[in-house]
Amino acid sequence: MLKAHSFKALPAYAQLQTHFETVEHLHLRDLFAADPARFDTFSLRFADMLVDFSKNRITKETHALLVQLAEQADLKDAIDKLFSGDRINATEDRAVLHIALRNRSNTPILVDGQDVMPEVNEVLTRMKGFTERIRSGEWKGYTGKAITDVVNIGIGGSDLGPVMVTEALKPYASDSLRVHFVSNVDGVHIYETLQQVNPETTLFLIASKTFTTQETMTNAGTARDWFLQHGGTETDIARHFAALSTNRKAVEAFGIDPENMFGFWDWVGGRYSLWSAIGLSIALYIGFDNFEELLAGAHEMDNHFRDTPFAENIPVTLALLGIWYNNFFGAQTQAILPYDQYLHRFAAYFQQGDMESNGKSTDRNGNPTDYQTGPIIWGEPGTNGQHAFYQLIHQGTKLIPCDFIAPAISQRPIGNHHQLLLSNFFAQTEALMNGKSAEEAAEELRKAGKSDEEVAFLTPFKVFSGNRPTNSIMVKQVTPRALGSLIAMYEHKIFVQGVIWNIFSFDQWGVELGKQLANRIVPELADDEPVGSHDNSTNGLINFYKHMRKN
Ligand SMILES: O=P(O)(O)OC[C@H]1O[C@H](O)[C@H](O)[C@@H](O)[C@@H]1O
Repeated sequence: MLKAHSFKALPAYAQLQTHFETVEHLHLRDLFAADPARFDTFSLRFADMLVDFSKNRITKETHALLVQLAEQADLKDAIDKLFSGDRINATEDRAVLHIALRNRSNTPILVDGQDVMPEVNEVLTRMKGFTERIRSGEWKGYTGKAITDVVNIGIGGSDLGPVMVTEALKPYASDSLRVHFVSNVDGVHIYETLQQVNPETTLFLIASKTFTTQETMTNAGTARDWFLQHGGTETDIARHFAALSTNRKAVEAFGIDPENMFGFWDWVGGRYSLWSAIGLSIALYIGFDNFEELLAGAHEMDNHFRDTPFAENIPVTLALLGIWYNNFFGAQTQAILPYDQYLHRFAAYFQQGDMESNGKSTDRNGNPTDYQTGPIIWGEPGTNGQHAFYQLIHQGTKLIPCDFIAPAISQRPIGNHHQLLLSNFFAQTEALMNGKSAEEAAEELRKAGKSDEEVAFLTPFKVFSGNRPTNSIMVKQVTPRALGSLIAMYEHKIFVQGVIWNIFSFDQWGVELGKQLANRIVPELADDEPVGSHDNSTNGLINFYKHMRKN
């Protein structure tokens, strides 16, 4: 169990509040001018990764106070508990052990006195064998042909991770195996996917921790019906359906051969499950060796996180900076901006990772928080984002801390594309930091031949206040190993913030109410009778729908 505390009663919180008043008006431009070694002071290295956090509105004192905040929140104890299988997910009475799934050192990790590693290794071994049989073509479909398409049916944590990672690591994929992902209960999603595949050569992975999720079970049923209508028989299902789940009974009830079930455990949170059997689509797509590299990269980051003093600890540093903007500057959001097209689902992945973990307003004592917790996470890959929403980041009224992420080496070196891409990556954080003063703007206009009148009119619109904070995170290349480290880095950042905010990061009660109400509405939609059991608006909407579909 994590110790509870009162976030705002931590002594460093009050000190940071006072300190904030001295920092709030400092401009990054001046901070850089005053300290030629600012980059060295505020950047961290890990393997082939560089995290430059010097373009943040902090001084050495800010950093020191933030580290104290972490210490006073007993972060050390929380990290020990995370890594030792303590039941830190108290409201679900579960341990939180995604770190065990990638524990390549294979040191024992105990839950209730029982080492979980043998089970973890056993599932990995089965995944490896299965992956190799599918990829080599040894595994045959019901007409004797090799598998060419894998359709992962899952949603939330049983979809977003595999989608993001298979997209990110496309250059490592086998040419002979395609992956598809069906998540939405909107029939359009499964329809469009089934259009692209052949039942003789398709493997469906039904990915659901609980094996009860409405969307996934509905899509899985539709896939099975389609398979049976297109030549497959009940006995052929064993060659074409596998389950990734913790719920053996429900898997069997669905009719999937237990031989084709890859299990995991209640101590794997859905949004932390890509390292488990839920990652089978990843392993099939990029090969098991590459999947192991992904695990190894995450394990390296786990070790860094567990063993590095807070001041040099990358996830801790990112978490503290986030708290600085969230709780002192009043920033509402955090942008994640990868300058790598293959990482185009990275921000979407961490929307669940972060917002489902820390979007909470009840603290660990059961009291409402009187401070802000998890930020809104959003982002698109550069340079597309630049042509969409960067206007607001540069000149809008909102403070938006941004993480810029880029590889030094492109997976697809073509002409000078990567240099152009990276020139934007470097220029954006420089522009956000420096801005452009009225004098500079006016000078530029004059040089462009504008009249005095035009200069006077246009200058205010051409001013950039700057002082907009960014982190720049560079890796050598987005290899499976580097990606594993990057994902684990953000996972631990989220954990640290949850610990300090005194909330429970590993439950998700907030997704239940909508599900409950939808289940109540489903039978009401079966006939055309008007409903009157809801509030006026909901009745009106349902009745409009019934009217429209009938006429
Ligand atoms: O894997 P499943 O049990 O099907 O759950 C899928 C998703 O369901 C809910 O939306 C939960 O809030 C998510 O955390 C979970 O990832």
